[in-house]
Amino acid sequence: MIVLIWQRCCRRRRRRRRSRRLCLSCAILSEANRPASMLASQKLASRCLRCLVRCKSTTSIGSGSNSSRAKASVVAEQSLGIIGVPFAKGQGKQGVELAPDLLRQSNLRQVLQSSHDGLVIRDYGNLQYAVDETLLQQQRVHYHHIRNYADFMACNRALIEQVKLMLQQNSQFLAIGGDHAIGFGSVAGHLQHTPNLSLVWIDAHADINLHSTSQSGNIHGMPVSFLLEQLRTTWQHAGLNEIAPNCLPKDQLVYIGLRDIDPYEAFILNKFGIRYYAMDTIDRVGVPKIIEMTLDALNPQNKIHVSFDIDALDSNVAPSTGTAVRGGLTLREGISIVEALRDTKRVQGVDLVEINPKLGNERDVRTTVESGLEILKSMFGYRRSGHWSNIDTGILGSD
Ligand SMILES: NC(=[NH2+])NCCC[C@H](N)C(=O)O
Repeated sequence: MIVLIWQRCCRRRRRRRRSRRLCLSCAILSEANRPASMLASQKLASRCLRCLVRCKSTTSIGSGSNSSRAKASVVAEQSLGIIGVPFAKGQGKQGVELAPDLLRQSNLRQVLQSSHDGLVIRDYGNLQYAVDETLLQQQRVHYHHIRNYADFMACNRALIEQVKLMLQQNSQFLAIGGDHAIGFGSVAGHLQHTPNLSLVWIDAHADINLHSTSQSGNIHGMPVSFLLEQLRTTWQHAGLNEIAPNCLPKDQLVYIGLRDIDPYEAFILNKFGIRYYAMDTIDRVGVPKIIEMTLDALNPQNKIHVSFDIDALDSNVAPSTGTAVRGGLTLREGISIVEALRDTKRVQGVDLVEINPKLGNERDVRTTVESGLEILKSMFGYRRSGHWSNIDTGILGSD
């Protein structure tokens, strides 16, 4: 008995000692306030017991290197960059720009961290952008009939660069909208970093309108049309080849949850044979089959981008959103879908968009935010079936 206690004690002490050694990401991200000299002398472990990740690169940050150089050279295996994109000009309702900060205040970071204790999280704050004269000119001459084209382009141009940066520094990224217009920049930036990409667009809407087909003039109903090669010519004055040279192949796009498709969108989807699982198909075959068909359609070598519009969920679990449509996915169905995608271990980029805290009452807002957090939690590691890591497995004694 005494020997057993002594052994357990030693094990704990050893663990505590080791946990003081940090991987480069933890040293930089969690101890950001330390003076650079201390950072440089930080003893680095090849396996960090704080975040339980093995660094792909354990480049030394000694020899007087500054921390920003060290930062750029490291990608922890399970690290997540988060960017808030408070863009609301893709549609007409104020409030969707408040979602990134509201999710942060609702403990986004803690929720993600507690669902996956190996995850190293870095929050890059909220995206800023500036509109320039060229974009205003494009808007005046070619796209005056759709709303806020110049802002849309300026924001997405900045987002493309931000996504590329986050993927240089992290293994995954999360973009929090804002409205779904940001789906263009998020996926386009992802495609520039990882040209072999598959996209799963989970939404009540197809968001594949062209400027010539949109009935609302709202650009949050158009982002997908900027991404597909076959539709590029319809945006010939937008300079897409310069800002977003890589396109998404139409067979690597799958929609889930659609139930409000405009006539021209239905025409486009069918003309190009784009796979979409609308709610009627989901009702008919069930979520497990939808997941199976989705995974079968995606190239298994590709990384995956999941663009999740909160309005994919039924309005009883996500009431605070600008274009709610009844009869959507239950929260359980939404969770099952993102769990299955996560289990591929290929998800590299995620968007969560269209939460609008100015719509509905306090309870509606809370319900919507909580649903969003549940989706993200499962997306980034939480298992309903339970799991263990970073615990004292000697607790039951050795046999
Ligand atoms: N991401 C969204 N909530 N999109 C809604 C789009 C609605 C409609 N199809 C439109 O183009 O205006």
